[in-house]
Amino acid sequence: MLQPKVLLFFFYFLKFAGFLRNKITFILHLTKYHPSQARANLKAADELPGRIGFLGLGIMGSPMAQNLIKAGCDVTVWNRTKSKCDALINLGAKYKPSPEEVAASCDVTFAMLADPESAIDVACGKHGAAIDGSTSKLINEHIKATGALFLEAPVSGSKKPAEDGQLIFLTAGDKSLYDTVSPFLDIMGKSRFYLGEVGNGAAMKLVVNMIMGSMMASFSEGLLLSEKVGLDPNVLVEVVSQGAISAPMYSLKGPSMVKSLYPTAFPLKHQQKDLRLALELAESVSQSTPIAAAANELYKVAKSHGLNDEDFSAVIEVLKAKSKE
Ligand SMILES: NC(=O)C1=CN([C@@H]2O[C@H](COP(=O)(O)OP(=O)(O)OC[C@H]3O[C@@H](n4cnc5c(N)ncnc54)[C@H](OP(=O)(O)O)[C@@H]3O)[C@@H](O)[C@H]2O)C=CC1
Ligand SMILES: O=CC(=O)O
Repeated sequence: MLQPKVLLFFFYFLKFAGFLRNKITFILHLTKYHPSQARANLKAADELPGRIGFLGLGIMGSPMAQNLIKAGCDVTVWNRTKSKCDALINLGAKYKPSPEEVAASCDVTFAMLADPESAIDVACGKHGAAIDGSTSKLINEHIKATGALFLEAPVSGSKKPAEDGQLIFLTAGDKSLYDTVSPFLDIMGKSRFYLGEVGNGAAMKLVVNMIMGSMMASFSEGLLLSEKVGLDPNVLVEVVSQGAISAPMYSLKGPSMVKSLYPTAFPLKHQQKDLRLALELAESVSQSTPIAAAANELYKVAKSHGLNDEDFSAVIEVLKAKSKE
């Protein structure tokens, strides 16, 4: 077994850990995404960005890794389904056949994986990058004990923000690692929050996505009701977009939803996973969340209707089916 220079683990969004070589320092903190500017700045600083590992090249991971490559970083990738590495390899990424080998050959490794189970598989499996722990806090302790560093960093923002380098990072854990890797976060995102102890990043993400899941369910009800009473749902989308309840999500997804189209940006199965985890979080502190619980039921039914891999806006289909019952 290779001795990893970097141990890492990723809870259910994105986390990373790094054992950074002393000689590598990151001088520049890029505040806005601009690949060519980022590249120029890195060169101007006369600093190699170090070896970056990236595990998990799904809807989010692939464009995030791509932005790092475009910014001039030396990126090594791995994905369970190897074919998803091809586009990145063509852009200049290196490939290693296991998470363990990526972590062993890189200074900092990022992962963007589906859920807690996949993160555990990747981190703790036979060729995983880390070897212990099933929760973020346990893993943090484990990684610290090895001498490596750990930061959790779930992201807010979907496929398009990932492509545009406009994600919002919700980080928690090792502050020195946060400071060190901030330039990478600034390549992939537009803002970042440091939230203190490990667990707080995940908690923030779950609260945000709990709100989002309920918003989408409520919006779906509104679209269908408007149509049923003879209004044009496209006009509803326009009215909503101009008022106090406007949200980019409604303007972006509303027109497609009216046409019963759900091009996947945020898979419905992941929205339901986040609601489930948010409800568990709420229960752990005896917080009542009846709206989120009702929304969760709708997403569960949507999954049973085979809508797992559709965009989460496809939850409207469940309400359509109910109104035909
Ligand atoms: N899409 C979005 O809008 C956003 C998603 N997120 C979160 O980010 C994470 C990733 O999302 P997204 O990219 O959309 O998801 P995808 O479903 O597109 O990608 C999931 C990734 O996890 C990998 N994976 C799944 N199961 C395993 C396993 N058992 N072992 C190893 N690898 C596995 C997949 O590999 P393979 O290719 O082999 O299937 C793939 O690389 C999720 O937790 C999601 O909730 C956060 C913000 C926005
Ligand atoms: O997790 C999804 C998002 O849009 O953020």
